[in-house]
Amino acid sequence: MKIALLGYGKMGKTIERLAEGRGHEIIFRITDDIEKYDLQKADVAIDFSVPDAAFNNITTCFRQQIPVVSGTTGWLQQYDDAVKICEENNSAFIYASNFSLGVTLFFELNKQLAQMMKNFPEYKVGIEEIHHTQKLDAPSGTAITLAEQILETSEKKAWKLDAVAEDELRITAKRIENVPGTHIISYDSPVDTIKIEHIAHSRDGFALGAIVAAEWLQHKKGIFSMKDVLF
Ligand SMILES: NC(=O)C1=CN([C@@H]2O[C@H](COP(=O)(O)OP(=O)(O)OC[C@H]3O[C@@H](n4cnc5c(N)ncnc54)[C@H](OP(=O)(O)O)[C@@H]3O)[C@@H](O)[C@H]2O)C=CC1
Ligand SMILES: O=C(O)C1=N[C@H](C(=O)O)C[C@H](O)C1
Repeated sequence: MKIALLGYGKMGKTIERLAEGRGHEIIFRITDDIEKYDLQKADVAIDFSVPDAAFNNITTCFRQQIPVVSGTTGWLQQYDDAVKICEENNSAFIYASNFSLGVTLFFELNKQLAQMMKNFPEYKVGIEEIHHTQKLDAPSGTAITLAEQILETSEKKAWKLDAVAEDELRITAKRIENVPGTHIISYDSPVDTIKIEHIAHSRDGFALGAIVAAEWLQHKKGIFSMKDVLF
C-alpha cells in the first residue's frame, strides 16, 4: 500500500517503521496544510495527529475517496459529521480510540464485566488512565470509550473527570513520563476490589492495529470499527 501519514509524531514514526517492515511505502508525512499534497497517489491515509487538525484532514481525504484510518483522540464531537461526509463521498473510514488488539479485547471484557456488576450496587466503579506527559487530551479517548460502555448498563448518568457526585462515573487521569498507555477499571466494595487492567508496553500495538486496519480497509466502502477488522 502507498500510505499518506496524517501526523508524523510518536505514532506516525512508529507506523512508518512497522509499515515499511510489512512492505508498505510511506508516500507523504503530512504535518501542515494537506491541500499541498496530491492525495490521489495514496491508497490509504492513516491519521494520528492533533485534535484541531483531524476533522479537516480526514474529510479532505474522503472528498477524494481516499480511505482513512484515524486514531486521533479529542475531536469526536465532529465524528458524526465526518461519517456523513464519508458516506456522501462513497469513501471508507475506521476510527478507534485504541487500535491495539489487547484493548479491542479489553473493551469486550469491560462490557461483560459491567453487565455482570450491574446486579451488585455495593461495588463502586471507577476508571483510571495513565499516560505520558506530552498527551494533549484528558481523559484519554480509550477511557471515554470504556466509560461509555459502562454507562450502557450502569445507573450512573454520565462520566466526568475527577467526579465526586454519586450519579457520575469517575475517571482519573495521571500523567507520568514515558508511559505509553495504561487503563484500569476498578469495582470497589467495603470488603474487596475487583480490577481489570490493560498496560501497553510500547506504541507498537497501537501502530500495528492501525496498519492491519488499513490493509483490511482496502477496496471497501463504508464505516467500520476494529471489531469488524479483528473478529
Ligand atoms: N487510537 C490509538 O490507538 C492511539 C491514539 N493516539 C492518539 O493519536 C494522536 C497522536 O499521538 P502522538 O503521535 O503521540 O502525538 P504527537 O504529538 O507525537 O504527534 C502529533 C503529530 O501531529 C502533527 N500535526 C500538527 N498539526 C498538524 C496538521 N495540521 N496536520 C497534520 N498533522 C499535524 C504534529 O506535527 P508537529 O510536531 O510539526 O506539530 C505531529 O507530527 C493523539 O491524539 C493521541 O491521543 C495515540 C496512540 C494510540
Ligand atoms: O496519546 C496517547 O499516547 C494515547 N492515546 C489514545 C487514547 O487517548 O486513548 C490511545 C492510547 O492510550 C495512547
